[in-house]
Order: sequence, then C-alpha cells, then structure tokens
Amino acid sequence: MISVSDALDHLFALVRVLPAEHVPLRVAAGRVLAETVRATRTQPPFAASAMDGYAINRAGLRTGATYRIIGEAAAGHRFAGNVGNAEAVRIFTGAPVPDGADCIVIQEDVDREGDTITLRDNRDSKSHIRAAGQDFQVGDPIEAPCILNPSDVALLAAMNVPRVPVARKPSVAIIPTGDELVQPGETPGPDQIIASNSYGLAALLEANGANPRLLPIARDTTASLALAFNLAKDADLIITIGGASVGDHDLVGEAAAQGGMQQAFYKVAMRPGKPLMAGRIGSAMMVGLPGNPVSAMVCGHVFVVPVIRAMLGLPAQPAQRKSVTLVHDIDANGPREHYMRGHVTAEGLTIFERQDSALLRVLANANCLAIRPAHDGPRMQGDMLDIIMI
Ligand SMILES: Nc1nc2c(c(=O)[nH]1)N[C@H]1C(S)=C(S)[C@@H](COP(=O)(O)OP(=O)(O)OC[C@H]3O[C@@H](n4cnc5c(N)ncnc54)[C@H](O)[C@@H]3O)O[C@H]1N2
Ligand code: MOO
Repeated sequence: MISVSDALDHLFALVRVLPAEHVPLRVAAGRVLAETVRATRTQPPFAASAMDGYAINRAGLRTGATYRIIGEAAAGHRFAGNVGNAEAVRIFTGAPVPDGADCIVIQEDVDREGDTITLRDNRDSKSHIRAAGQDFQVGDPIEAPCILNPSDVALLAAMNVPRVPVARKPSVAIIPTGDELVQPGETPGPDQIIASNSYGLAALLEANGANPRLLPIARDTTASLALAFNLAKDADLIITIGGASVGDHDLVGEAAAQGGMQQAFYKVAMRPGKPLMAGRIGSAMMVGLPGNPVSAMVCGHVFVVPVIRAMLGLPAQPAQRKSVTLVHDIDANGPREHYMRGHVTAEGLTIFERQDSALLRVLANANCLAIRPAHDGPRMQGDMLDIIMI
C-alpha cells in the first residue's frame, strides 16, 4: 500500500494535458484558459467623461465664472471642435473629452440659462476624466492557465477577443460495475440496489470541468467488463466503480490487465478508498475506484478532481486544504489516513459519529472531509485539523 501523497504523484505522472480548442466568448466561463491572450485594443481608447456635465478648461475656473455652450459630446458621438476659454461643451458619461477641455463640471454644480452656464460654489473638485488606456492597453495579457470567471469574460469582451483558447474538456467514461446494480428509476430485484455513486461522480466531475459519460452497468464477468472497456476506449479518462477489492467477484483489475492496462499502483493507505488502482489503458488514463458509495465519492474529491484539473493544464496539486478548529474531542486514528465526513461552520468543525463508507446520507450532510494522518493521536476540542471542503 502506498500513501495518498505517493498515489497523487503517480496519478499526475499518468496525466496527459489536453490540447486547446477555441470557443466563443459566450461559452468561455468556467473553462480553463489554455494560452495567454492579449488585448487587441486600448480601453478606454480616448480620454472619456466619467459624468454628465460640461467639459471646460480649468484656467479661470472659479465660482461665478460663466461659459458659453458651443456644442455637445455624447457616448459614441464626439465634439469635433476645440474648447476655448469661457467655452463649454455639454458632455455625457462615456463621451470623448473634446480638445482643449481638461475638466468635467458635473451638471449639479452649474446654473444653466439658455446657452450659458455659471459655476456654483462648493463644487466637486475632481476632473471626472478617465485617461485613455487606464483600464488596459493593447497587448496587456490575461495569463494562462486560469479558470475563466464572469469578470474575465467581461474583460475578454472589452479586449475584443471573441474566441478564446481553452483546454478541451476531458472526456470521462464512468463504468459502474456489479450484478447488484440497477439504474435509478428501474425496479430493483430483491437482492439489488440502485447505482448511485456513478451519478454523484458524474456531477462532481462535470462541476470541475470534465465532460463525463455514464456507461451502462457492467456485470461481474470479465466479458462484460471487457465490453465496457471497449465502449470507453475513446475517453481521456476511464473510471470504473466497484469490483476493485479482493473478493471472488472483484474482476476489474483482471479485466483491465487483459485489456492491456499498465498498472501504476493498487491500494492506498487511506480510509475510505483503500482498493484504489490506476494506470493507462490504450490512449486513456484509468482510475479504478472502490464501490462503496462514500469511498468512490471521497476518492473523486481527493484524486479524480485534481487529475481533471491537471488534464486541463492547471497546476498538478492536491485538493486545497484549510485548517479549522475542532469543537469536540475525537479518538486516535488507525494506520490509514482517514478522510472523515464532517461539518464546518464559523464555530468550528464537527466530525460525524458514523463514518461507515456506505452511508450516503452522512456524506450528503457533510460539507467537508477532515483529514486525520495515519496513527494520529487523540485530538481535543480546540485542536486544529486540516479539511477539504466538499
Ligand atoms: N476481505 C476484504 N474485503 C474487503 C476489503 C479488504 O481489504 N479485504 N476492502 C473493503 C473496502 S475498504 C472496500 S472500499 C470495498 C470495496 O470493494 P469493491 O471496490 O470491490 O466494491 P464492490 O465490492 O463492488 O462494492 C462495494 C459496495 O459498494 C456497492 N456499490 C458498488 N458500486 C456501486 C454503485 N455504482 N452505486 C452504489 N453502490 C455501489 C456494492 O453494492 C457494495 O455494497 O471492499 C471491502 N471488502
Ligand atoms: O476503503 Mo473502503 O473505501 O474503507 O470503504
């Protein structure tokens, strides 16, 4: 058995980073920027008014000064002439500031009569001019890799980048295995249960940038598993669920080996998730997850999500941890690193009593996994513990 950290190193070594594809800006949010992109224009492209008011020259600016209005500048429509002494141009937010003007007096600070304005006292003293290029200049970068958020999409649009180079989404074939499984909505026989973690994993991986595909349930025969591997062979990542342990009907390792899988490791010193395996099979990476519903989901968070991120070109690193305060005492841990289901609030961390890896309701009530190192001693209320948010 290897450690979680060694297993992650093996997994990252199996990853092939996916090539870039160009997508329309409208669907770029949430995707990973694959190449640094640069602004194709300067913003604002001209000195622009930040307020509605009057563009004047500061020389001679004082309370009671009067100015003659010689024209208008609106957003999208500049005033072509020059603003001289004692002259003003009616201006609106976003309009180019006319030549000769160096200040916008907001309309609340003037009295207007016909084509003449008179400056009031207690005026706002700012110039209200946005300098050309103060947001960004031609050639300014957005550095790859990064996950594009809605603000990035707005910035890309302003930079006039209509198609964005993003990492292709990894296609992930998920193969549930087991004679006992039926799909949600079907009527299970007396000894059957509903396949659940395949759906949970598909949701988890989709939320993290993958393109998952749920394959039909493979039965506990090497022939059925071989068929499933064949259906999955075009995927970037093949994930099997169940059949990974040591029982007579746990045939995933055998079927994968028959299909040509080069195994990188089998079994990790963690709880839950011990019978994890990984390797490469054909052109795909393969991860064999344990079947227990919580084990599969925990391995999804601890291993598969970091693998997906690495495939997308993001840094190859473990799930992000943070340190929180325990609000109650807990017993010593055993010989395997334990990812315990818990709930964290502003008051601190509560670890749930029941940690059986079959309990999906406990997992659904959890918002974090609390990490206990192997052989960790008893912990007291007030101690700090690392968690992964889920
Ligand atoms: N003698 C030993 N027995 C077991 C060991 C061991 O070391 N020695 N390890 C245990 C651990 S730890 C785990 S985890 C399980 C994992 O076994 P498998 O990966 O072979 O999983 P299965 O036996 O196929 O299934 C386990 C359990 O999970 C249910 N299951 C499977 N797939 C799904 C699914 N898609 N949706 C919902 N539930 C699923 C299945 O019905 C079983 O109840 O092995 C222990 N045994
Ligand atoms: O490792 Mo198993 O995943 O404990 O339940």
